[in-house]
Amino acid sequence: MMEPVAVQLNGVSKMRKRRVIGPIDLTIPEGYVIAILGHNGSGKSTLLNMLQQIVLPDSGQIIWFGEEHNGPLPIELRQQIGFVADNSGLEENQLTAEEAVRFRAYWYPRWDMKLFDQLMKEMDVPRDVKLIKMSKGERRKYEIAAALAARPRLLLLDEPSSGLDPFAWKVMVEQFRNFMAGGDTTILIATHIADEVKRLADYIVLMHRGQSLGMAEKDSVLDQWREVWYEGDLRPESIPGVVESSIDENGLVRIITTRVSEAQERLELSSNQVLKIRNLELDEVLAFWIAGYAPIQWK
Ligand SMILES: Nc1ncnc2c1ncn2[C@@H]1O[C@H](COP(=O)(O)OP(=O)(O)OP(=O)(O)O)[C@@H](O)[C@H]1O
Repeated sequence: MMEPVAVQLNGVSKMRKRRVIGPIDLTIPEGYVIAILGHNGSGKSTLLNMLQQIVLPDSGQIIWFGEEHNGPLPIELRQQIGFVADNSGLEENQLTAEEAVRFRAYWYPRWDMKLFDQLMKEMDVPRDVKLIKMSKGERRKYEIAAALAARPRLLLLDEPSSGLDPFAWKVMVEQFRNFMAGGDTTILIATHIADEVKRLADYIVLMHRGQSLGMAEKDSVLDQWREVWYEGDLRPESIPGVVESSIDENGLVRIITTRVSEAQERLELSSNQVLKIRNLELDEVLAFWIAGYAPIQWK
């Protein structure tokens, strides 16, 4: 079945001094949360910036909701794209939250003041302090509340958890979930902390050294990988889906497999005893993905 597409990238690339970003081919489905994961400098911010044409690609094609644009985006489209940058902009620094959102309410046709009020209250952000005087975390909460209140069709968040304490981030994740339940927004979250988006993301895009290693469904990614310990004489190489193995001094064998049910079957058939099975953490899976063991990809 064809799902509606929010953004499509075809061979998009950008030359940077130290590395080339791309060419990136990606199809972002509409109405989901997509985590863009990757180490520092892997190209996440550049990708988000190209999605708003703040950074113009050197080559390739980007299509937003079926429209192609080369160069700055038209106002009607910019009004549908929300962005929270890694560093807050300067324009609103001297304003209080109260004052700043009056401008935003004017600029965004779908502005939802009720939602803004509710988010600010729930996250306990002061409204009468100049934005420049806010703590890093308060400022970040304001930026995210204001981005959500614009009710964008596409929301781009660059390291949204930075500056937030773990509790605040947990509250924020709940807010994102509530928000997603009520609409058709597509959210792209760029982060290097896999754990933080684990509960939030529907899909994962992995960036590495400027390249996109593809996009996969989070649940299926986590589902494929298991660490298994067994006792017996079966050689790890003969077990389905094994990507890593070791044997300790007592003869206990540890394998990591992407095909756990077949592996288990094989072990049982040859009377080897499985002692323990563990799911891999997301960042462990990402390390294997980077090493070339790509999961089954979306599309
Ligand atoms: N404005 C710029 N001019 C020149 N090079 C840049 C610019 N912005 C980024 N780069 C380079 O492009 C590469 C990708 O950077 P980018 O900021 O997109 O990565 P990132 O994944 O967002 O990293 P981080 O997690 O550190 O924010 C890096 O090598 C960086 O040095």
